[in-house]
Amino acid sequence: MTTRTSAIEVAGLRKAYGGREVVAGIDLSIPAGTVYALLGPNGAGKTTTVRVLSTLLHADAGEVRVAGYDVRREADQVRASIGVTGQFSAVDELLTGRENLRLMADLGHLGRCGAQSVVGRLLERFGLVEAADRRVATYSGGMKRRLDLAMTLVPGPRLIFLDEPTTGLDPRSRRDLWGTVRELVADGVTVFLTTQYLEEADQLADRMGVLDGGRLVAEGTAAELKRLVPGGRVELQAADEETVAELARQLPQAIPNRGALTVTLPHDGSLTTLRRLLDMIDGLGMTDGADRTDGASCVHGASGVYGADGVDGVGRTDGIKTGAVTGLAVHTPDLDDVFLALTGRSTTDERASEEVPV
Ligand SMILES: Nc1ncnc2c1ncn2[C@@H]1O[C@H](COP(=O)(O)OP(=O)(O)OP(=O)(O)O)[C@@H](O)[C@H]1O
Repeated sequence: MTTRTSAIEVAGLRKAYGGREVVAGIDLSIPAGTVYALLGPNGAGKTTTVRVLSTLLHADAGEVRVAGYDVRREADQVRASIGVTGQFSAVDELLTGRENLRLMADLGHLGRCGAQSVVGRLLERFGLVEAADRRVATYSGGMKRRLDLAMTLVPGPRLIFLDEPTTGLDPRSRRDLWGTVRELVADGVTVFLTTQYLEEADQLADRMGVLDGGRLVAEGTAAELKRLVPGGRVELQAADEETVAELARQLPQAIPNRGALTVTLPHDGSLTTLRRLLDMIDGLGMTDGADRTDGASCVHGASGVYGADGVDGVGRTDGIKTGAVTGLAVHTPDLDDVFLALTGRSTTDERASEEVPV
């Protein structure tokens, strides 16, 4: 087992403006090579945190180490190790894409050959080869954002800060950028991302923190955060009313719906509980030795169905016959539910959904 080095270590970070604390004691520990998303409503303190971590702003208190260096005492080393893409693009619209990249390479003293090869590689990677010699003023929003990110990558940073990287982009451009971020991560780059888009965090982040009023009110993987809020459930689809009645009798806490031929059970989102439920259903059929479709795949989301072939072969004890349970859907709270529960606010973004493999 390899030990992962830490890319970002923050302890007790505080920052106030005019006596009002906007970052009120944050602790973070982010392993290298991972994606961390800082979520939060407007004014939560996300940008302030990024500015401190990227040496652009001094904290009032706290210890912050980035790429192994102290942001205050070793700011130059931190700057040499990171890339920052802010909410507002750093590209020069009067220059071409190639010229913008070349400028970054010159600032980084890459030398003529080095610059040429880096610029060429980045233009290719970001799908900007054809547009390379056009003025950036003619680029679409998505192209500008890709160029901005490409410019950040010219010096080859191992850690990048993306402050709301897809704000204002259309869904397709957003997905394209997510693809690019995933490629960077596959190359071992650490990504610290702030976003108001829950789906973005869900798609990209290994772990995320929810910031509200300058405090981290929750931290974990998307699945862990979703487990924090109640509302998860499993819905069994039955073949007929008798099965509904029998399932409701056999399974604790089951709520039958005879009209829809379903039985709903509370579910905490964990695989262990789901497995226990499946075993219970399986157990109902043990007396006549009916076979169960083992390894049935679980596909779910807001309305996904578990076991497209049916959780077949659920046999019978008292009235449950083979094949009487025809499907199983797992509903977990989405990140929007989590966000609402934790911050008292919803987001305007599309709702996120998660697939839980069994
Ligand atoms: N230079 C400043 N002077 C005074 N107040 C500031 C300054 N910069 C930020 N603030 C305030 O600090 C709070 C946190 O701002 P910050 O930009 O960090 O939030 P955010 O979570 O990034 O929000 P957004 O999503 O809107 O960018 C806000 O209330 C903001 O008005």
